[in-house]
Amino acid sequence: MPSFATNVRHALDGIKVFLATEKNGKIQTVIALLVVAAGCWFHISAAEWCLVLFCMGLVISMEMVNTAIEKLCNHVTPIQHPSIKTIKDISAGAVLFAAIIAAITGSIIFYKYVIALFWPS
Ligand SMILES: Nc1ncnc2c1ncn2[C@@H]1O[C@H](COP(=O)(O)OP(=O)(O)OP(=O)(O)O)[C@@H](O)[C@H]1O
Repeated sequence: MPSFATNVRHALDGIKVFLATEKNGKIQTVIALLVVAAGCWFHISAAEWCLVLFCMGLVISMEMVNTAIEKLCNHVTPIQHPSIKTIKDISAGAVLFAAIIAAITGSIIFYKYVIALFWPS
């Protein structure tokens, strides 16, 4: 049975491959870093950090699972098939759903900081 350290190494390999090879992974990582920079700049509260970090983790994790499902589908069959279409579409839909929730959450959190920056009372 592989040790815990071995399992962690394999998981880190997965993260490395995802970040090195997936365009969407790179884009989402850049967005996540910009959001972290904005959070530091605006000194958002601890509760707001929790929500921001949760949403970032949710979107990137969903993208990683979506990538894994796409690769599995492509490995199983290169042929066009309605079932593969349904699987890939639902998987992509999960990423979109998480991204919309993250965008709404981010807007609610950062709205008041941006307003205060441009129109200080
Ligand atoms: N083998 C297939 N059979 C039927 N439909 C497919 C198949 N492969 C892809 N599709 C359709 O094409 C869409 C795009 O699939 P694709 O594998 O290119 O993923 P993608 O969304 O372009 O992601 P990425 O750009 O990360 O590869 C799927 O959501 C699905 O609707």
